[in-house]
Amino acid sequence: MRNLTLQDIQRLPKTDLHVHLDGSLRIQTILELAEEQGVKLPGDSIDTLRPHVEVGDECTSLVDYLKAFDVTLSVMQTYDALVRTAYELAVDAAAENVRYMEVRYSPILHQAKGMTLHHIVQAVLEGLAQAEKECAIRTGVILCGIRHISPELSNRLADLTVAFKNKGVVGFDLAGAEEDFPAKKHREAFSRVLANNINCTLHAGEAYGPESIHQAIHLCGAHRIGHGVRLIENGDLLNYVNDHRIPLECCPSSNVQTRAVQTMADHPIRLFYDLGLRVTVNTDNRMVTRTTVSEEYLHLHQSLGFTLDEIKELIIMGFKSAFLPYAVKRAMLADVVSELKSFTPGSLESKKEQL
Ligand SMILES: O=c1[nH]cnc2c1ncn2[C@@H]1O[C@H](CO)[C@@H](O)[C@H]1O
Ligand SMILES: [Zn+2]
Repeated sequence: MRNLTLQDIQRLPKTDLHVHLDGSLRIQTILELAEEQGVKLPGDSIDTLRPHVEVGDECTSLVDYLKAFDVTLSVMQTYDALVRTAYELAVDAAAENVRYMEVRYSPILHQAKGMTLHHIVQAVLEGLAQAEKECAIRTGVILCGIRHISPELSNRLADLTVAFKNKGVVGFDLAGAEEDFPAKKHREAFSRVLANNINCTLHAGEAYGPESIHQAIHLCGAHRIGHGVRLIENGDLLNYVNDHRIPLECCPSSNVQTRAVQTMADHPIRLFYDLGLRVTVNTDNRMVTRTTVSEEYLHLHQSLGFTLDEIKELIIMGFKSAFLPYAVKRAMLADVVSELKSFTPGSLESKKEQL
């Protein structure tokens, strides 16, 4: 079979279950928001700002990667900025046929100008709802506790997640610097969320070893794992994750940048897939990593030999792993499966010519 092109992959229906709002802005929007708000940026044009908000190849670690968020967060402290950035993220994702997206962020990081946590959640829901009206995309929100801030703030974010249950917030996460900040310190937050029958996922096994994944699953009750690349170091835990069908939210390019893996060709997603694990393909941060869901699939095709049929299977695993009510998910999955069955690669133009 001939090689897939980016355009082929863009035409496929897809999910993005792991995408941070504050890492997925348009650079031009950051410039405009800074101008409106009188915020000083480290660059005043797309070219001069780019090195401060895209990590590129020089990134050395997760902690280094996270520096870009200081810039993005400086312009994300108003209601309107959150509406706009959430709206634009969903519009951009819909443009590459992402049909279902779960957007994550930590409301606690948007309080510098005094917005209340409730307003911060409402603003993002408003922006996403606007995009849903205009585009063929459905969205949900995941709120993040931050490992390197405090467990007490995670508890407040857990309570906020509970307050917005069935109102657009579909899950709770733990993000931030992983090494030296164990998930077990945030157990209380997860027990509050779980006690309210809400889904949770944790970043784990990205910048720390399998113990981190073990804590996420067994102490915090993770229903999915963000990244999980270092699961490869513990076969016993890997079998458990496989047996319990715990989805991994893989973000291949981000993992190369944070040095969780050396190169794309070394990414364990190939092994995980071959062993039957439920793996999903995600962007992590569309701007900071400078990627799209389609480009992530293209990397898997080109560097790890994923065929079209395998990509279709990854796509189905993405929809299966959504934090959606089962009946809704089943209906969405039925539509996607029939669309995938009739999909053939090749541009629409060349198909018209063949007729
Ligand atoms: O790959 C990642 N690993 C861990 N934390 C991350 C990653 N990407 C972003 N954030 C963190 O999550 C916060 C809320 O969206 C961001 O502000 C950033 O600190
Ligand atoms: Zn992430």
